Amino acid sequence: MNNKVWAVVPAAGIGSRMQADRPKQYLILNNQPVIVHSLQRLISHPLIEGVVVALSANDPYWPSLNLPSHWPIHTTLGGEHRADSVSNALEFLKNLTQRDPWVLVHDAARPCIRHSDIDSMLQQLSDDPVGGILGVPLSETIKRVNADNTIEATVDRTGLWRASTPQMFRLRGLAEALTQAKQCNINVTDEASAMEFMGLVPKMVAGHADNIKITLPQDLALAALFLQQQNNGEAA
Ligand SMILES: Nc1ccn([C@@H]2O[C@H](COP(=O)(O)OP(=O)(O)OP(=O)(O)O)[C@@H](O)[C@H]2O)c(=O)n1
Ligand SMILES: C[C@](O)(CO)[C@H](O)COP(=O)(O)O
Repeated sequence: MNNKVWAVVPAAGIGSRMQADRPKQYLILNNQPVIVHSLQRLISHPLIEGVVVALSANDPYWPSLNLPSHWPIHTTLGGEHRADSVSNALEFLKNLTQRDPWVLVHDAARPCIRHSDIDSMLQQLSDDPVGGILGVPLSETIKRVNADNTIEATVDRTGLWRASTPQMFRLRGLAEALTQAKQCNINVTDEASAMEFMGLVPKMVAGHADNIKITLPQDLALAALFLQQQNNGEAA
C-alpha cells in the first residue's frame, strides 16, 4: 500500500513585510535561496512522494534555481491570497493522483523545518480522521495593544499556541474546505481555519520553535543561525 504523502508549498507571495529587492523566498540564506532550503527539507524526507509548488505568474526567479531534475517537483500558478495558492496546488494534485493522500502544506518561507517534526506529525496524525498542524505553545505574557501603542489588556495565554506549518490534511477534504471558505468569503490564513470552518477539529502537534516563518528582515539572520545549529547537530 502506498502510504506516502505529498507536500504543497505556497511560494507565490511578494514578501512585502521583508521590504527586500525580491520576494523573501528567493533571498539568499547560507549560500542558497530560502525556498531551496525548504524544498530540500521536504524532498529529502523518505515519506514525501512529491511536491507541488505554487508560484506567482511569470516568476523570474524560479527558473534560475536550476533545481536537480530528479527532484519530484511540479509547479502551478499561485493566487491572490495564500489560500488561493494552496487551493490551486491542491487542484493540480487532484489531477496527478487518484488517491486521497495526506498533504503537508508548508510555507516556502519556513526553511528550518525538521524531519523530526514531520515525523511527529506523521506518527500522531496518520490515523486521525481530520489531520492537524504543527505549532508551538506561547511562552510569554500576551498583551492586546491599541493603535496608539497603549496596552488595552493582558490576554490569558492558557491554551494559546502559535500555528506554523506543515499543516496536514487529506487532499480532497482540504480542497473542499478551502473552496467552501472562499465561497463564503471567509478569509483563512491557514489550512486549519478552513477545516474548522467546516466544523472539523484538527489536532495540534508540538513542534520546534526554530521552525520560524521568515517575515521581517531580522528573521533572515535568525533562520541562518538555526540552520547552522541544525546542520552542526547543536540544536536540541
Ligand atoms: N498570494 C500568496 C501569498 C503568500 N503565499 C506564500 O505563503 C507563505 C506564507 O505567507 P506570508 O509569510 O504572508 O508571505 P507573503 O505574503 O509573501 O508576505 P507579506 O505578507 O509580507 O507580503 C509564503 O511562502 C508565501 O510565498 C502564496 O503562495 N501566495
Ligand atoms: C500559515 C501560517 O504560516 C501559520 O502561521 C501563516 O498564517 C502564514 O503567514 P501569513 O502572514 O498569515 O500569510
